[in-house]
Order: sequence, then structure tokens, then C-alpha cells
Amino acid sequence: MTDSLIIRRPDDWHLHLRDGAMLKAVLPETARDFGRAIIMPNLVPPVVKAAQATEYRDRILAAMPDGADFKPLMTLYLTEDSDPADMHAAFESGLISAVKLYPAGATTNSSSGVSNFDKIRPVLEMMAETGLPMCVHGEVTDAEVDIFDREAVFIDRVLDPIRKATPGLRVIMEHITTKDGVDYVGSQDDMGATITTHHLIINRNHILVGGIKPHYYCLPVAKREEHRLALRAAATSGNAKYFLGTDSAPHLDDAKESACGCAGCFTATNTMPLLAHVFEEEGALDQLEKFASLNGPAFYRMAPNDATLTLTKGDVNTFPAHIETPDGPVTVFDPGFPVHWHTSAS
Ligand SMILES: NC(=O)N[C@@H](CC(=O)O)C(=O)O
Ligand SMILES: [Zn+2]
Ligand SMILES: [Zn+2]
Repeated sequence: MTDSLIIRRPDDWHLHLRDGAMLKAVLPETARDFGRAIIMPNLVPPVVKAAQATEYRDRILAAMPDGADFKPLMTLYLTEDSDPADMHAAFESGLISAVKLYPAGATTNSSSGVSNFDKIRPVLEMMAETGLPMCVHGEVTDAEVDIFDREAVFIDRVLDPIRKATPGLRVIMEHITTKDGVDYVGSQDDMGATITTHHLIINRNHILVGGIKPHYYCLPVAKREEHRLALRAAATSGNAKYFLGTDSAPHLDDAKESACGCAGCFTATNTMPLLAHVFEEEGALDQLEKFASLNGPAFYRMAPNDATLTLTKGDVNTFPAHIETPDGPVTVFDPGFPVHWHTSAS
């Protein structure tokens, strides 16, 4: 039985750090185990221009805990008014690593996202030419489409047409939640997908059976068990197209435990122990490094981290139930089972 494992220091290819007091509270949770993270730009107002990304990066660096070995990889939020030249320059200078596409209204703070995809043609063409990757929140927002079908419908109605019209565009389908997403990404060139920690652990029953569990509500919403199993198979396969993006998305407990609760699970604190548990369950601990530390950098055309992370199996890991912020607590994702894995920096 394997009870210890050393892997290259992981990266998180989809992370919400927020801003201000929340940023300060959550950043150490990620910087502990991760070397880099793709920082989502859905602030209020969103990070649309290069100058805003520079300022946001500097606020993150200023909030960094002492001695941290962590680099934020910045993104720009794509709007119908985005300037391709500004985005291109931000990529060339190394300021940004990706552009993020939110369909308007799809998720938290996405009201500035795209409704008319014709308007972003010049940006898409620039990205296809330069290799600047596009991270996509892959859900349609049409009121008549059932929330559990929104990812599959997005692939057919939006993603596939955009990709066919833009050869060479490099797309990461973010936080895939369905077998449809797994299969589509697996069959296409120039595509990768992030998979979250929580979607490997919960299905829709966990949200709804025995009382509504607001801390399991995120977008895209967790689907049926068959989809969770497809995600597990993809994540543990070693296939370079699939890599970790936690989508750790902190909201204050007051905002989650509400008559209209916010979407997002906060997994920064315990992701690596949870993943070790999941990969061990699947008999695939030897694939964890690919998923968490190697496949993502390869897609983003970066080298893996030189540092390492040690995972050790021992007593039950007593994660904090929540982390404190000056505005109130943020609940840490509870997998609902005991986890025996612990992390340490080498
Ligand atoms: N995943 C979520 O449920 N929420 C994210 C937004 C997102 O990634 O869709 C957030 O910013 O809170
Ligand atoms: Zn999203
Ligand atoms: Zn997200």
C-alpha cells in the first residue's frame, strides 16, 4: 500500500481569489500547496484591460504570505468591446496567460460577458494566430434550457461552431461536469479541459437529498452519477487533455446560506488531500502528478514546477470547517468522508 508520494508542485488552472479582505484570507490557502494558478477575472468590475490585470496582479503579490512559492497567472475577461491589440500586447509581454469567455449571465459576476459571439471575432482570430488560450465557462444561458443540460447544449450550439469558424483556436473547457464534456474534449485537437475537485466527489444527489446543501452548489451544477464517474475516469486516465482547475470560489457563508445562495465551492484548503483520496480510490495514485502538476503546464506551454509536494497517508486530516475573513467565515468544502492524506512541501 502506498502511503507516501512525492509529486512536482501542483498548479491550479482555474482559481477565484477575489479582492481586498477576501483575497488576503484565501490566498495563503492556495499558496500552501500550489506553485501557480490561473486567476479568474470575474471581479466587480471585471478585469477587462491589461492595465487592470497589472493592478490586480500587484494586489495579489502584495497580499502574498511571507515565503510563499506561488505565481499568479493573470487572465482578461472577454467582453464584446474587448480590444484585440490590448489583449495581444498583454500576452506578448507575459502579463496574461489566457483570456476568459463567460457567456453573459452564465455564472457569478458574468453580466459583462458575451451575448453576440460575432462581436468577438477579431479577438478570436487574434487568439488563434498567437496561441493565446481561451478559457470558457461552457454553459448556455437560455431560459428554456434545463440547468442540467446547459453544458451539453453549449458544446453543440456555441463551442463547436466557434471552434469550426476559428481553426487553431486553443480552448480550455473549464470545470467540465458531464460525460459530454469529457467526450467532446477528448475527440478534439487544440482543446483541454479543467476538472474540479468537488465534481470528482459529489453528484447532484449530494446537493439535494436530505435537505438542500448550499455549500455543494456551484456552476456548472453537479450532474448525475454517470457524469461524475466519467470525470473520474478522465482525471485518472493520465490523458494530457485533462488537468486540475479547482474552481475554488469563495463566498461568505451569509451569501451561500441564503434564500438565493451564491454558486461556488471553496476547495483551496483541502484539494490535494482530497485528490489523493480520489486517485487512491480509483487505483490511480500514479496518475495524480499528471493531472495536478504536468498536463496543465504542457497545455499552457510552460515547464512544470521544479519544487515538489509530498503527500503522506496517516491519521484523519482535520481540515478547518471554515476559514475566517474580516467579513465572516467561508466554509471549506466537506467531502462527507474522512480523508487520511496530508501535504507538506517536500
Ligand atoms: N463556479 C462557481 O459556481 N462560481 C464561480 C464562477 C464560475 O467559475 O463559474 C464564482 O466566481 O463564484
Ligand atoms: Zn465558471
Ligand atoms: Zn470559476
